Amino acid sequence: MITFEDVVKVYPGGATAVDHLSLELPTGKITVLVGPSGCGKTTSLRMINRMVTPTSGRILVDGEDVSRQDEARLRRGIGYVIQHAGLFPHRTVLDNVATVPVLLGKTRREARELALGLLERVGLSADFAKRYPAQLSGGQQQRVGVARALAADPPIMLMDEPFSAVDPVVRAQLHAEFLRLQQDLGKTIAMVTHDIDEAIKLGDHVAVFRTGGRLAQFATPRELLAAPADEFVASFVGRDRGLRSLSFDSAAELPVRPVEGIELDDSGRPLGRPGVFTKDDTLRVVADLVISSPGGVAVRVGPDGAADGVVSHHDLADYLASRRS
Ligand SMILES: Nc1ncnc2c1ncn2[C@@H]1O[C@H](COP(=O)(O)OP(=O)(O)OP(=O)(O)O)[C@@H](O)[C@H]1O
Repeated sequence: MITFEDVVKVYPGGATAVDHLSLELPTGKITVLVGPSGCGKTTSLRMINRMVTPTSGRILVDGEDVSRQDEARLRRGIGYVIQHAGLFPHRTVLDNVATVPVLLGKTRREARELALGLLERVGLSADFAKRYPAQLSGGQQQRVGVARALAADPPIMLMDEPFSAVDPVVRAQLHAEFLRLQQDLGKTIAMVTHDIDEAIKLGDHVAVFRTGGRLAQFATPRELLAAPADEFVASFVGRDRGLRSLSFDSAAELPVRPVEGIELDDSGRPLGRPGVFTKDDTLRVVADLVISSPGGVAVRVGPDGAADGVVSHHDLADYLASRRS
């Protein structure tokens, strides 16, 4: 766990960058720090690994004050990933990842084997290992940056806008891969972004900052959408939060009607292309289907693809209303 205890940072000659921040980032979870430009997100992140020193207050990692720890030892346990990956331009991809393990005492051979394995985990085949960073796309460079940060197997990862330098399609891919990786690794992650959608998608918890370095709300994405603490958070979170909050609700309990009026093939699969969903989908998927399908209905299918129920937009509205009461 990473704990901020009443932390203040005032830069020399500057305004207050972080104002009395108290926050707990749970072990093994992703906590996203989000807010408008200049609200102190990066400063907060960098105080964790002592790249920035607080003016007052304390930061603890697993109960130990970071300011009392040996700086080199502290940083070995904390991976750091930044926007544009920050790779060494004159080293190959493989050596970018293998450098830290060598510094930690592994032989070159061990380090290279480890690096190859990590590159594979972030979705880069061995073909990329011999290239130089400039010969990679932005998204590939970000992957190398993540592999490099993981090379020392640190329990904590600090990530500063790690996915912002790539286009939306690549970003969505990186998000999915990142969440899959984190499911396996269970690192304690602090991530900075200015993108609330990214925060809601990736965060187990989200800390919303307001200008002046003050914490506006610390909550799960679901709570943030359902109950923003004030006007600032509500407007920062955005307008369609009711619809977006449905993406945290499973469609498993949604009642369905018997299948009628839908053309099926011999195996009971819907013919044509009606909107179909499964019990594993979210209510947001169902809402989108009933809104966009011409007949205003969505068809639920089982694991074999056979239709086992239909839902109209009235059914969905009734279900949402019944949950509220
Ligand atoms: N080294 C520094 N010296 C003086 N002021 C600084 C320094 N670094 C940051 N600041 C100021 O501290 C405040 C917080 O900056 P910080 O980079 O932490 O914000 P941020 O939320 O990460 O912003 P962004 O999203 O734009 O990166 C800003 O007003 C910034 O100008």
